[in-house]
Amino acid sequence: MATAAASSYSSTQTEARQATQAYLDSRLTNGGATKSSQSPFTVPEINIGPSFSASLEARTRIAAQIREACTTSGFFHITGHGVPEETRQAILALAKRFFTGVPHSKKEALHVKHSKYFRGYEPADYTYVNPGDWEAADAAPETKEGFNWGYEAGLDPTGGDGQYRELDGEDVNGNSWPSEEDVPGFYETIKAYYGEILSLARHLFRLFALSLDLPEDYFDPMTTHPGGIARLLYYPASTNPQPLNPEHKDAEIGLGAHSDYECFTVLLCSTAPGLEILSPDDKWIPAPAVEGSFIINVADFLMRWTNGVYKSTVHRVVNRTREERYSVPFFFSINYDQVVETLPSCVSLENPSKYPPIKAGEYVLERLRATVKES
Ligand SMILES: O=C(O)CCC(=O)C(=O)O
Ligand SMILES: [Fe+2]
Repeated sequence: MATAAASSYSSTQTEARQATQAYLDSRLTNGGATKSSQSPFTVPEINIGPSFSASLEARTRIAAQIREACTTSGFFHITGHGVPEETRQAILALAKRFFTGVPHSKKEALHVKHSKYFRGYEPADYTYVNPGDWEAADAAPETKEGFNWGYEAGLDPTGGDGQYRELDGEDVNGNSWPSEEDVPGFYETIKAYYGEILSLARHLFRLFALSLDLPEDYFDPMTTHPGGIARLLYYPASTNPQPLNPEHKDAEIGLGAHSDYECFTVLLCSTAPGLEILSPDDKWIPAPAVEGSFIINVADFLMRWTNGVYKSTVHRVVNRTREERYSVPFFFSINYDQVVETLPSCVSLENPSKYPPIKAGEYVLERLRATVKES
């Protein structure tokens, strides 16, 4: 396979940490890596409904829209995705029930500090997605709370291929769940939602393959037991809502400025706005609301894999409302044991590969480790 290069693989963990922090810093200090882009900043809405048809021509047309979004803002909305509204509402309602209804002691028992894969409950002010933030004297604590879980075969509508390994290659199930007694219906609600989103992500990835001038099934063998961390997130209502600040620092920050780590993210949000995206000319742009949509954004691993052709764009969350905000991001990765080198359609004599081969799980694990102060 063109992307497998196990023999030439070398550990690039330090490189991953340094390169991503440098990228983030460059975007946040007015020397933005994508600053020269002339494209107007938009978060387009793409109706992917026709991509479920048998017409390759229809799928190729949607793929072209995806390419346009991925090479400019790195963000787009999808509608026509086929995920039932009741499944979407059920997971948001579960998030509300978990964060506001479950006693603190029960949540603490599931604390991510007990998990080497960062699974479980994350209280406010525990992780910082922008590692630079906790070193800054004027750092604002992150107000979000989270509950994190990852892929397991029982959540995969295909049943998986039995080959799933954790981020570090271990043959274990890294997830931990609240008991049925403490949060009735928790696992079933997660399973229904996760199954829908995993299938949607695999479908989208076929469109991504077309969008990159690759055969439509190019990624399929790499997503048979894929990494797929997901989170329930809770952003408390603001007690002192402030309008969007054109400067980068805000007194109250839900989730600090960051780019995501994996291939792409499928994001579901409750009604309160809050997601803000850094435009190429260094302005925070509130993500537009599109009813019934998911927001899709390119993440760093795919940016790297595409040699920088697809943009992983910096974003953050600030709840500027008196309404609680909930969201459910799903971070789609390929099989964690897969080593990749730059996609063949993204290298040329003029644009040679900028990146050495890398193993998916190790890259993601290193990025996760970098978010905890104590590490
Ligand atoms: O909550 C949101 O809207 C975005 C969450 C996010 O960016 C993340 O978890 O990486
Ligand atoms: Fe994110």
